[in-house]
Amino acid sequence: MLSVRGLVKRYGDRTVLDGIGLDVHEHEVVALIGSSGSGKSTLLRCVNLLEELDDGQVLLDGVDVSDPRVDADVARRGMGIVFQSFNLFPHMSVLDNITLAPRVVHGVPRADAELRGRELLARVGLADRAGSYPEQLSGGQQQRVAIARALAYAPRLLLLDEVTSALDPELVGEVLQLVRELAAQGRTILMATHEMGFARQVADRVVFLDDGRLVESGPPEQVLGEPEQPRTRQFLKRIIDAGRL
Ligand SMILES: Nc1ncnc2c1ncn2[C@@H]1O[C@H](COP(=O)(O)OP(=O)(O)OP(=O)(O)O)[C@@H](O)[C@H]1O
Repeated sequence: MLSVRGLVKRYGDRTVLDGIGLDVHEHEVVALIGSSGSGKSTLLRCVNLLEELDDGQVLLDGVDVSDPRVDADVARRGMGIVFQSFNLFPHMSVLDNITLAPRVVHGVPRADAELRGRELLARVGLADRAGSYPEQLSGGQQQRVAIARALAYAPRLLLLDEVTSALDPELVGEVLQLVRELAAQGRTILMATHEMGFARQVADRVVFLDDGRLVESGPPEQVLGEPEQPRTRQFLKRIIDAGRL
């Protein structure tokens, strides 16, 4: 479904992604792991066409959506993205947060957008919070709203960027449980995560990035259990030493 080919991204003279090639198949859950600064978020932002590529391509269902002639807004409708810091509009109700883009950007009538918005809120376990404002919700609830918002266009691909990093530890579980449910429903997910245990449980494939390069990719039991590459082993040693595997 998603095919990233030879992706290069630079900031100034710093190469942040250096020739990334990655395929994500329909119904697959792929976890991106790697040290802070290895390029995980940048890769998700490039896939979502939030960044200009310096080289390479992003293909969605065989269509080169990174081609400048393709309307990025249309291409983006096939993908939902959730950021680590929720990015909800503080002055809008939960329901308005979810329905804003469908209504304003895509002209969906308010009644239809709200019907769909309420369905999505029910799906993330927040049916009774449609009229609440973000500040009235816990971080975990806000992140579940952000996930509902990302599902608004029934995206074929869900991009999750460290969706639990900004949460208090006791709120991490509820968001991971929601991601687990989405994975069990057969959604196609590409997610950056620091939660190794979660990656091991939920991902079909784990991809290790180091300094902008894709070093190793394979089933979680291989990459996290018997890594082939020395750099993956070093990374995992640090994780194990920190007690986070
Ligand atoms: N807008 C930007 N301008 C300049 N440099 C950037 C920008 N965004 C990211 N970078 C740099 O690109 C590199 C990769 O960053 P990125 O956020 O993709 O890493 P990451 O693996 O997601 O890290 P983390 O796990 O801490 O979120 C870092 O060195 C970062 O400082």
